[in-house]
Amino acid sequence: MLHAVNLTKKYQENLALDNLNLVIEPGDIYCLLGANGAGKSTTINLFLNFIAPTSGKAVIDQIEVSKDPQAIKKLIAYIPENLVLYNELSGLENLEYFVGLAGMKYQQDELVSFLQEAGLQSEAFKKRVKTYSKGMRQKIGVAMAIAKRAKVLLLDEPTSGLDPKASNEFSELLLRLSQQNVATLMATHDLFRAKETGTDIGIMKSGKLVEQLSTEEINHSDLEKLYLNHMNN
Ligand SMILES: Nc1ncnc2c1ncn2[C@@H]1O[C@H](COP(=O)(O)OP(=O)(O)OP(=O)(O)O)[C@@H](O)[C@H]1O
Repeated sequence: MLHAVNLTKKYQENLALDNLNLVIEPGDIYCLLGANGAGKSTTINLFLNFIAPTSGKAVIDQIEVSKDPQAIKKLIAYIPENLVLYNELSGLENLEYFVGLAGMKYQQDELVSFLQEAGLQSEAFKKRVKTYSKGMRQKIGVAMAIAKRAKVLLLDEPTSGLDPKASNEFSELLLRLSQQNVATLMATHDLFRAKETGTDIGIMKSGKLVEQLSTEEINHSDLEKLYLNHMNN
């Protein structure tokens, strides 16, 4: 579903992403780990077509991202670290607005069912988003992905700053979407969640993917050792 083919991004002399090759299948939850500046956001931003590759290509559902960004937009949902929502509108109104922007129209009861599916408590649906916790805001992002029937979820540190319960709830939502065959690519610093929730892990260093493994192959402690080993060498 997601392919990076010799994907490279250079800023002047800085190789932010160096010849990345990656395959993410429907249902996979691929977690990108790596220190600050390793190239995780660059990878996500290339799949989002926020930036153009210097060479190579990002491909989603067999469409090269930079060649047909409009088609790609329909396939993907993006949840950044801090989702931009209208604070004066309710969660339900935000969902209606953004889903409308994406060219879809739903009845109120359908929008409500998306919020329910995303795990937002019903008392919050009509409250202004400015009263929401970060975890609740992220659930609006998940509801948008559900409403869009996105095939691909791109996440850039979506759980940073979430408390463990909210983070756990978010992981459960990702697992549910994975069961519906959504392919997820997530940049994260959370080794624990990556191991718990991810199907695959990629460790990045200085723009290079230096390690790829299935989460089934490794336990928490060995993953931490492997990660630190890469960071220290
Ligand atoms: N717009 C830009 N202009 C110049 N250099 C950039 C730009 N965006 C990113 N970089 C550089 O590209 C490299 C990779 O950055 P990137 O943001 O992808 O790292 P990251 O792994 O997401 O880090 P973090 O964990 O801090 O989010 C870094 O050296 C960064 O300074």
